[in-house]
Amino acid sequence: MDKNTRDLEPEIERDFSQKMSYGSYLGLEDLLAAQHPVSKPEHHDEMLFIIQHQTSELWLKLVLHELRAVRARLMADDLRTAMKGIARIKHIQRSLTEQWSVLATLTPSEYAEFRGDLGASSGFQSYQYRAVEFLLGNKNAGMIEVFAADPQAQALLEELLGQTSIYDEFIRALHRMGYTLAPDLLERDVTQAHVFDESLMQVFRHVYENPAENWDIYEACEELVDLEDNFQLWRFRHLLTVQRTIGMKRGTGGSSGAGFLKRALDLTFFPELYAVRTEIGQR
Ligand code: HEM
Ligand SMILES: N[C@@H](CC(=O)c1ccccc1NC=O)C(=O)O
Repeated sequence: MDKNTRDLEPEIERDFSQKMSYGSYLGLEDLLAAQHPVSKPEHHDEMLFIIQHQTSELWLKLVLHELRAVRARLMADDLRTAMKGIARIKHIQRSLTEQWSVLATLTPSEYAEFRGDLGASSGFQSYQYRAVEFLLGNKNAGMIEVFAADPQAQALLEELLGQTSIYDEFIRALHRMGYTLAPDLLERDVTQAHVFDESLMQVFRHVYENPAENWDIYEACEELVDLEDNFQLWRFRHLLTVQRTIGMKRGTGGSSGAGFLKRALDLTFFPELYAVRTEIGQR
């Protein structure tokens, strides 16, 4: 190799006038033209702010795609392939949580220079984030109100509100496998958030006290705990980023800010899987 320069092999494709290229396959023309800073004069750090959110939304799109597949596989009693989907989601979550460190390079002084330009817009209006919460079982019809001006987002959330979550489907699969569960749980109103159920906790107690005989369920339970754990880590890193960037200021979306986000840490998707830890080995 001369001059630290790599020769292009003659067979390398060069003419894409009639062929699909990298950029056309990936829709890069649209993707890379979708950053529209609103600050005037344009603030250098607004690009970071926009791209951090856009990449998060892209990953959330994939999480939703995978969660829908996980739900379908649970409905078909295919626990093993459902867990494959959850394994992928866990990696995406780690990547999303890691990504907070990039935004943490935005100082409070820098953010204050363009925060006013964001108006009333806020992550609170992320319909994909809300869709993920719904698919995991934390339903809240009130959250849909902010999408009144976005019929497509509203329709998606209304649809998910009326459908079972992945946790509902896991519970129904357990029932089909012969585990005893309260009828109230199996026929619950799926438009409401899942709340703690004693019969489910007793099933998990049996599983956790006899892992060898219930191995697939035991493994699936631990995968779900990982998923919730990762979700809470994302929420916590968001809270920490908010505290270091805007302190105790109110949010642009109208909430009290850090206090409101702190209360999200008390929400739980799979309460029985945490409660069972207190019970194991206790008589
Ligand atoms: C400097 C960076 C950020 C600040 C200061 C911030 C601040 C806030 C605040 C104060 C809220 C509460 C709602 C409100 O009144 O506005 C909120 C909600 C939210 N933000 Fe952010 N945020 C930041 C970055 C992000 C990023 C990068 C995402 C990724 C998509 C995000 C997603 C969300 C979501 C999903 C909510 C709703 C949370 C819930 O309902 O519990 N935020 N944010
Ligand atoms: N709620 C933030 C603003 C904010 O972070 C934001 C603004 C527009 C689009 C997404 C955002 N991200 C998370 O809330 C604030 O109060 O500063």
